[in-house]
Amino acid sequence: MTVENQWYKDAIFYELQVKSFYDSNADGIGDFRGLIEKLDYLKELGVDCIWVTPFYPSPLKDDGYDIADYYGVHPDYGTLQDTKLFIKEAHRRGLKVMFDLVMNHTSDQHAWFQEARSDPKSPRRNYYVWSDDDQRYNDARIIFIDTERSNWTWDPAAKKYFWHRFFSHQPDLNFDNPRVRHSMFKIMRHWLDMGVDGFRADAIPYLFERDGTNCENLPETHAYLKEVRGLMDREYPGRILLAEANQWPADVRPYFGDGDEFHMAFNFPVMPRIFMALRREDRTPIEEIISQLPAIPEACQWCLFLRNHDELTLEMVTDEERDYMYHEYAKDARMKPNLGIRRRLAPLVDNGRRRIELLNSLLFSLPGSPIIYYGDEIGMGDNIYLGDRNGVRTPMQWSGDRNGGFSRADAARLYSPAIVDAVYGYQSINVEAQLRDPSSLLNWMKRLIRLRKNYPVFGRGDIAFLHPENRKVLAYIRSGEGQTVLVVNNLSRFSQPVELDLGHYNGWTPVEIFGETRFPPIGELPYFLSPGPHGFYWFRLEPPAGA
Ligand SMILES: OC[C@H]1O[C@H](O[C@H]2O[C@H](CO)[C@@H](O)[C@H](O)[C@H]2O)[C@H](O)[C@@H](O)[C@@H]1O
Ligand SMILES: [Ca+2]
Repeated sequence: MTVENQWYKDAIFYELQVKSFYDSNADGIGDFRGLIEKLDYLKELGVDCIWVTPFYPSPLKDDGYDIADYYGVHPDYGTLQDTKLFIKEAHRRGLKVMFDLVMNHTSDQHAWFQEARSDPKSPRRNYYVWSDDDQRYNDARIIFIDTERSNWTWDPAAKKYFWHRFFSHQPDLNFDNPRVRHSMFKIMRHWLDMGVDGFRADAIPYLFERDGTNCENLPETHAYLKEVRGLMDREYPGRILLAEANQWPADVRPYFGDGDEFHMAFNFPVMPRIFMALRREDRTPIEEIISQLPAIPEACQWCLFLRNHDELTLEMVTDEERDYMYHEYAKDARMKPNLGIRRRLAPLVDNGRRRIELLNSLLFSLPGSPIIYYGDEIGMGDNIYLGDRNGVRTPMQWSGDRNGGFSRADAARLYSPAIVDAVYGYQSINVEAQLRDPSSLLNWMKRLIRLRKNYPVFGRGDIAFLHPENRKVLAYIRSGEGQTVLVVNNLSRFSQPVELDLGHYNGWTPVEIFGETRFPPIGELPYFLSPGPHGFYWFRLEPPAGA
């Protein structure tokens, strides 16, 4: 991919669900027409690419990740025409769009599965993975441990067991079948022809199964994903693939291949360690995990996130680390689905404004492209009393009006109750109010986004950690693209003294980026700073004149 086409390296991503964003026709459910009405908001926020979670026809037993028809649009959300118009309107504003590509499984309501189970002679039978017993592949872990006891479920119509890595209503597709592999290519072309700029590829480690393995990250899976990438490069250059591979660093790395597999991959290992470091007030978890990340090909990029539509997953941590995270961040048992914590960003840090800003400083300055989960830019809350992961999928809070300005429907008709509690309710937390308040989180986020855009080094540069004695301070130099930026994060709730060894930059001047404030030049002695509680600095380092 040419350098001009590497737009994803500088982009700021924004994840949203159509149903949660804005309801244009007062039926209580967000829709594509509503999303179009809010594109100016996203443009103004400053994001570059919108990732839209599944909106396809579905029984919605896994919020659309259980697809019943890959080619359509769930009628609640609009029509294909609306979706096309959404892409067109996003593009008109210079915004890119990514859709979810759920390759691993379908809904059991998909016509393929219905045919497969009822007719052994149907060509669809071999679209799924069947067995006479439930003993094959028993080294494969169960992912949804709260609801599933086995990765096999008995189907009384087929009189066989079928294989599923997720819910038992989500049968896995059989990627050993060439027809399945080609069906996926056809589905991709359908949306790419409509103009979508890329796919967030769901649950990709699980495409193939092999005896005697854990059925994750298999060579066959990588070989197929390279074919997927080949199609993109040949037929749709400039469009991208983002991998959702919730794996340890050594197992995520192969999803970049030699630059011939995914353009991007979510950085699952870094995410929980950011929260761990914050709570421990110790930089070690972040430094350790980033140092363990293998180098990735030049054209590839990490996608950094703090929160998303799922639980804050704790699959990629040790048992001890998970216990710590539960103890610190999930005091109530209702916050703990499967191996994770179902909470939004603001409640995770007790609505602490400084901590939210610090987390965003890390999100926007560590290597990779950041993604914001809808509503986190205004500090929305969650509802731990809703089932599954629905507590972090409540209606976007636009104003203090009825239903938070999300819908004109009666409150009882909304797809989900809006947040109404005293701290996070839409009466206090909403876009309209925050736009009017110059010191709001939303306005601060906009400034952060704008600043980041002036510094391509954040998306493209190298990182070198400084190792000050005070471990409560995480400091690093980002360099590249002709820029050098020093980032200093105080993970502690108290002011901290820190001495930085900046000998290499003797004579350079740090300029604090938010205020364009010139600090004293760096000399031979360690550079002394005292960031306030959860405070951080981003300094542009300017070489001496004539250097
Ligand atoms: O389609 C099934 C699921 O696929 C994604 O799941 C990912 O999230 C899980 C946690 O909720 C995680 O444990 C797993 O490793 C991931 O593949 C999707 O994001 C989910 O919403 C969906 O249920
Ligand atoms: Ca609607």
